[in-house]
Amino acid sequence: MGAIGGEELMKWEKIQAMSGREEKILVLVRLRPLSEKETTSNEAADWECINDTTILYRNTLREGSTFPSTYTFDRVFRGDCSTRQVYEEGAKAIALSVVSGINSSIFAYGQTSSGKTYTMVGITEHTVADIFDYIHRHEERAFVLKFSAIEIYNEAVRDLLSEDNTPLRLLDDPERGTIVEKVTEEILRDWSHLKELLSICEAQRQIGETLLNERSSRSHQIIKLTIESSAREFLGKGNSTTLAASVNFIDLAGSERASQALSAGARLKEGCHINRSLLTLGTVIRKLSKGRHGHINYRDSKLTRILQPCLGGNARTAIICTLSPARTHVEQTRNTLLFACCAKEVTTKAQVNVVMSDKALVKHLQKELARLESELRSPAPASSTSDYGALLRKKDLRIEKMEKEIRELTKQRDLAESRVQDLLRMVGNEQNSRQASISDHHKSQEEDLSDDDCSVSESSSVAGSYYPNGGTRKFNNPHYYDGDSRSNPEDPSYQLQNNTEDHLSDDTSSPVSIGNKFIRSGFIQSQEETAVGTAEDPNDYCKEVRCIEMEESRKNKKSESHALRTDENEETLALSVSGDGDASGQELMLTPLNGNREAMAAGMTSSGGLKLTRSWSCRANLMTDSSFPETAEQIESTPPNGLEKGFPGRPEGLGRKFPLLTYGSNTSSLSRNDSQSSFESASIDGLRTQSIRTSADEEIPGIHTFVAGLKEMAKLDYEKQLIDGQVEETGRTVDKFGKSVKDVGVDPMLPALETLSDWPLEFERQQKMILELWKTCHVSLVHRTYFFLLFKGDPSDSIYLGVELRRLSFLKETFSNGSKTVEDGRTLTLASSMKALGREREMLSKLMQKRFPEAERKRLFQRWGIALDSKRRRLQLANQLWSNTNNMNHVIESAAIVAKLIRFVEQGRALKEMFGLSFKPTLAKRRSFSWKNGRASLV
Ligand SMILES: Nc1ncnc2c1ncn2[C@@H]1O[C@H](COP(=O)(O)OP(=O)(O)OP(=O)(O)O)[C@@H](O)[C@H]1O
Repeated sequence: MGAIGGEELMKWEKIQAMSGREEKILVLVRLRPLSEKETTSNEAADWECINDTTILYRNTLREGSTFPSTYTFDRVFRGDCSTRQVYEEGAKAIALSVVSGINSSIFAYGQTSSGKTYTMVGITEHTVADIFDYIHRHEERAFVLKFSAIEIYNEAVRDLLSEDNTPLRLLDDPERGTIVEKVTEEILRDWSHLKELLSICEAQRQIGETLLNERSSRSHQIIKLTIESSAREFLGKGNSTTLAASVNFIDLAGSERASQALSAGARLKEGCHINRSLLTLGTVIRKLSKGRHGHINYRDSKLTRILQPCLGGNARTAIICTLSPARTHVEQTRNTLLFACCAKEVTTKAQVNVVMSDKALVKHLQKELARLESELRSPAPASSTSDYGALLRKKDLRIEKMEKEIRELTKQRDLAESRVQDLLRMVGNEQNSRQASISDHHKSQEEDLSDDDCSVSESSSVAGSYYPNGGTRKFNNPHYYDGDSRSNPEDPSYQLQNNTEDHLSDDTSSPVSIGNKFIRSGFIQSQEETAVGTAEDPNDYCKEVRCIEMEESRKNKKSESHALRTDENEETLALSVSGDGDASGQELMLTPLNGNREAMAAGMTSSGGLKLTRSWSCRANLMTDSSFPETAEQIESTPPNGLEKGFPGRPEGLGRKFPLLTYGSNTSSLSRNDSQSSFESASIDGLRTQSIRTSADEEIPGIHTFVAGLKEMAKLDYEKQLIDGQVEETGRTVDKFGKSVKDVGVDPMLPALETLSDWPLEFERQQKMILELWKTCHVSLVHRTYFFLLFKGDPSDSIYLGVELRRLSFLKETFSNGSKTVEDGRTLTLASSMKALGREREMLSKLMQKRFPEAERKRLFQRWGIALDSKRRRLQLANQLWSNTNNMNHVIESAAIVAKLIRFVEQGRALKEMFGLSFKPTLAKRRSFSWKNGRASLV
C-alpha cells in the first residue's frame, strides 16, 4: 500500500490542468409548439427555427424594422424536438461535468407556460440517469450522491424536502460563498429514488402553491445534486483524493411582467419580489455580459446570492430559454431573447474541485519534489537550449502570474482587514448612538415642553446660506414662503391645502417616540433582504446589514470627499456640508458653482464637504428671487398629458398601485435609519411596507426601497398603458406632445431611451405640476425630497415624472371627490394622508434637535422668520418645510433640510445609475439639461 495510486493521481492532475479555463455560458433556445388552447383560438406562430442555431421572426412586416428578425445562439430547438434531444445535443455535456468534479448548472428562463418545467424535469431525469450509468461503469470509485431542493418565493427560501416550512437563512461561508442554512439532503441510491424525491418535491411545491394563491410560476426552484467520488481502493485509508462538485437545476419563475398575471395586494407583493429576483438576475447578466468591471449586484436578491457561482464563477453553465411561438406573446418572447443575447456574452471559469486528504497531499508533494530533484540531477541534452529558453519564459510567466495572485490576495486581505476595522468602528458607533439616542429621546421629551434649543447631539448642521443676489437673506418675513396666498380659492387643491394640511401640520397631539427606533437603526437595510413575514434570526439581519452598512459608509465617505462633476458650462448648485469637526461652525450650504460669485462670497465656508449637484429648474428663482409666475389656475388649467387617459381612475386599476403616495392609517411611527440615512414618513410606500416590513413600528425603508418602489410603479404603469394600447408593441410610448419614449427603465433588459425633443421645457412643466400635486395630496416630505433629489431633468427621468404625475392626479381626484382608495388592505383617505404628513413633520422637528447644533437651529429659525422666543420653534419650522411649492428657493432649501435630517446622501447621477434609474438615450442626441436650460420657461 503506502503510495497513493499513481493512476488516480495522474487522473486528477489531468483534470485539474483542464480546469480553470474561461468559457462562455451555453445558451440554448427551445421553442415549444402552439398549445391546444392557442391552436383553438387560431393563434399564429410567428417564430421559426430556420437551422440549428438561428431563430427567425416571421412577421417582420408587422413590427417594422425596430427589432432584429433573426437571433443566433449555441443551439436552437424546434417545437417538435424532444426533451431528450435538448438534453443530448445541448445540456448534457455541461450537466455531466459534475462527475469530473466540475460544478455545473442548467437554468430554464422564459415566460409562464413557455415550457420551463416541462424541460427541466426531463433534463434532471436524464442527467441523473446518466450519472447512475456512469457510477455503474466506474466500480473502482466510490460515490456519494446527495440531493436537495429549495424554493425561493417572495425572497424567502424554503426547503422542499423538509416538513418544516420555516424560511431558511442565507449564510456567508468564507470558503463556500453564500450557502443556505440547514438544507435537507437526501442521499440518492438509485434513479427511481430520485424520481420519488422529485415527485415529493413536486407535491410539496403544489401544497406550497395552493397556500400561496396557486401561483405555480411565481417561485424559483433549485434542485441540487452533489457528487463526491474517490478511489475505492483508498477509501478510509486517509490517502485518497475526493472530487466533489454539484449540478444545479434551476427552474426560474415566469419572466413575464407582474401586472399581466397579478392584480393587487398579496399578488402585487409577490410580483414585486419575483421581479426583484428576476430583475436582479437580468441586471447581473447584463453587467456580466459587458465584462466583469465594477460592482456586480449579486447580493440584491436571494436568487443571485445563492447562484453567484453559477453566474460568472466556478461552474459551467447552460441557460435554456423557453419560448412560446404565439403572436400574442411576441413581447415576452423578445424579452427572453434579449436576456438570452446578454447571457451569451457571460463567461465562467470552472475549476475541478478536489478535496485531498492530508496524506494524499503529502504524497503528492513528495512525488513532485522527487521529480524536480531528478530533473536537476540529470543534465538536459545539449540540443535543448531552446527548450530551456521556452521553459524559462514559461516559468517567468508563471512567476508573474503568481505575483499577480499574491498582489490580489494581499489586496483582499487588506480589504478584509479594513472591513473588520469598519465593523468594529460601527459597533462602537452604534453603541454610542444608542446611548445618545436614548438620552436624546429623554431630552427631546423634555424639550417638547420647553422647546429649549440648547442641546447639541451631533456634530454637523444644516442651514441654508445661499441667497439670491449674493447676500444673506434673513427669512424674517413669515409670509415669505406663503405661496398659498396666490392660489385660486376655487381650485380644489387650494381648498384641500387650506382646509387641511396647514392646520393638521400644527397638530402635535400625537407625539411619536423615536428613541427606541434609533437603537434599531442598523438593522433597517437588511430587511430588504428579508422576506415578508419570515422570522429570520436578528443575527442574520445584523450580518447582512453590516455588509451593506460598510458599503454605504464607503459610499458616504467617497461622496463626502469629492464634489460631483458637472458640465463646465452648466451652472449648478452644490449643496455642501462642511466637516471641519467643529460642531458650531459647521454649515450646510446651498452654493452656486460656476456662476454666482456673490453667493460664494456670502459666507461660503465649505471645506471639501459633500456637494449635491442639482439641476431642477432653480435658476430663475435664484436670479429673480421670485416665485413661479404661473398662478394656480394656470397650473390647474395645464392640460394633462396624453397618458392621462390611460389612467384607470378606479381602485382596482393602477390607482391601487400607488404605494409611494399613500398614507396608511395604521403606520404611525417613524424612525431613523442610520445606515441608510433614510427616513420614511408614515406609510410612504405600500410596496415597501409589503415587501420588507417585519414590524411596521420599527422599520424605515431607505432610498433603495424608495427606488425599488418607483421602478416597480414605472413598470406597472407602462404595462397598464400597454394593455390600454397607449404603448405600441414596439415599446414606444406616445404622449400627446407627439414624443415617443422607448420602454426602458422599465425592463432591465431594454437598454435605450429616446430623448424627448423639447424635454427641458417639458421637464419644467411637469416639475411644476408635481410640486403642486405633492402639496395638494399631502405627500410625504421624505418622498418629495427623495424624488426631488433623484430626478433633476435628465431625459431618462421622463418615465418617472410621468408615472408620478399620473399617480398624483389620480390621488388628487380621489381625494377631491371625498373618495378613498384601498392599497394593500389599507384605506387611504385625505384625512389619513394629512395625519401621516402631520406626524412626519413632527418627527422631522424632533430630528432637528439631533441633526442641527443650537447655533445652526437659531440661524434657521431666523431665516425662516420664526421668533427665537416662540414656543415649538422646531415644529414651526417643520410645518413650513415644502409648504410653498411655487418658490423654487423654498423647495430647494426644504429639500436640503429634509435631506440633512434624514441623512440622505445624494450622489448625483452615480446614485441613479447605481439604482438603475438612469437610462441612456441612443437614438436622438442626448441633450444635457440643467436649470440653466430651463431658465426661459421660468422667467
Ligand atoms: N416543448 C413542448 N412540447 C409540448 N408541450 C410543451 C412543451 N413545452 C411546454 N409544453 C406544455 O406547455 C404547458 C406549460 O409548460 P410548463 O408548465 O413547463 O411551463 P412553465 O414555463 O414551466 O410555466 P410556469 O412558469 O408557469 O411554471 C404544459 O402543459 C406543458 O406540457
